[in-house]
Amino acid sequence: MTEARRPPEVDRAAASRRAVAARRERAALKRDVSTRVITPQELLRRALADPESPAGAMRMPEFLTAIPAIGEGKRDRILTDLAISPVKRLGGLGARQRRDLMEFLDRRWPEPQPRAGRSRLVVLAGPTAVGKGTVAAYIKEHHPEIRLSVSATTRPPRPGEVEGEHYYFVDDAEFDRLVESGALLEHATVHNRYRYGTPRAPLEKVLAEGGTALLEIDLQGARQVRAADPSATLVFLLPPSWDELVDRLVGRGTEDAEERARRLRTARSELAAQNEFDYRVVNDDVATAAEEVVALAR
Ligand SMILES: Nc1nc2c(ncn2[C@@H]2O[C@H](COP(=O)(O)OP(=O)(O)O)[C@@H](O)[C@H]2O)c(=O)[nH]1
Ligand SMILES: Nc1ncnc2c1ncn2[C@@H]1O[C@H](COP(=O)(O)OP(=O)(O)O)[C@@H](O)[C@H]1O
Repeated sequence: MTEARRPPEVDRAAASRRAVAARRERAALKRDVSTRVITPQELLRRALADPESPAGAMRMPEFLTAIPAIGEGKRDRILTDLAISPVKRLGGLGARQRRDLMEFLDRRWPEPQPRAGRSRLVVLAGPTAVGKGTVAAYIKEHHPEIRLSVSATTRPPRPGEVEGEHYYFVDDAEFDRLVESGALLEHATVHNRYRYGTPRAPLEKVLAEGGTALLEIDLQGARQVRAADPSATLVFLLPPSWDELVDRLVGRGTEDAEERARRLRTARSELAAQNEFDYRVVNDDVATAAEEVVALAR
């Protein structure tokens, strides 16, 4: 059947399927903003770049209430202050409205700015299952000159893990001794279970020789490194979207449903800490993300 002769109910069914898909895409985008996987400014930039995209089709009230800390009352005040009608779509904003909205967002939720003069001590952190281990493994394989720190942990080795290569596997008493003797630059209990820590001596050696050291550690550890060495380079790895983060966690298949739910709650609070970092890198494609981290490490 040709396009012209298709009965109207077929067109209507197709249109309704498209409307459902568009609503779903807008809901996913709102989730990305509310979980801080993307900044409101990023969503606005996407809408302005392509007014026909799901971001461009989003109405102002939907957009504003997706931003953490904006409820319905604040939303209406903001619309009045910016003199933007609630029926406006992001893609249809006029030049003045775009500028005023962007300035408002920058004032209220400044995006993190790279900090100059960073050292060669590089920390890679980010929410669970974003791909920290995968990106770190890629860097280790393709850029062996960047030395990946080997942590001590009380977690038992998994099949195939090699002592001294993946971790130093120690018991609780030995971990206590490492902490008490000051042998660890930082240490933390991760996911409420096992303890992990970064041995200080190998790091100091790499840095003293002018090398670059990469630490793949959790957020608590990243904060301790920042406190110990304010010039450390802190890189936050972001997923391309919240839904993709959930898919990666499920796809990895290493946690049961209850543990996954717990980790996703932690992930939300970790994403809220991304402004403490010097740089943010989106892990869409592993090689691209890894090369970005390497470029920052240099
Ligand atoms: N603070 C801190 N966290 C670490 C250290 N080593 C690894 N981690 C974190 O511990 C978590 C668990 O790592 P791992 O046991 O390899 O399990 P998986 O990431 O769930 O496969 C990850 O989030 C790592 O970033 C460390 O030395 N210090
Ligand atoms: N860029 C990517 N694209 C698709 N899948 C990825 C990507 N990076 C990592 N993954 C997958 O996501 C899952 C979580 O990655 P992992 O490195 O274990 O995360 P983390 O160390 O941050 O907990 C793994 O199954 C991994 O293969």
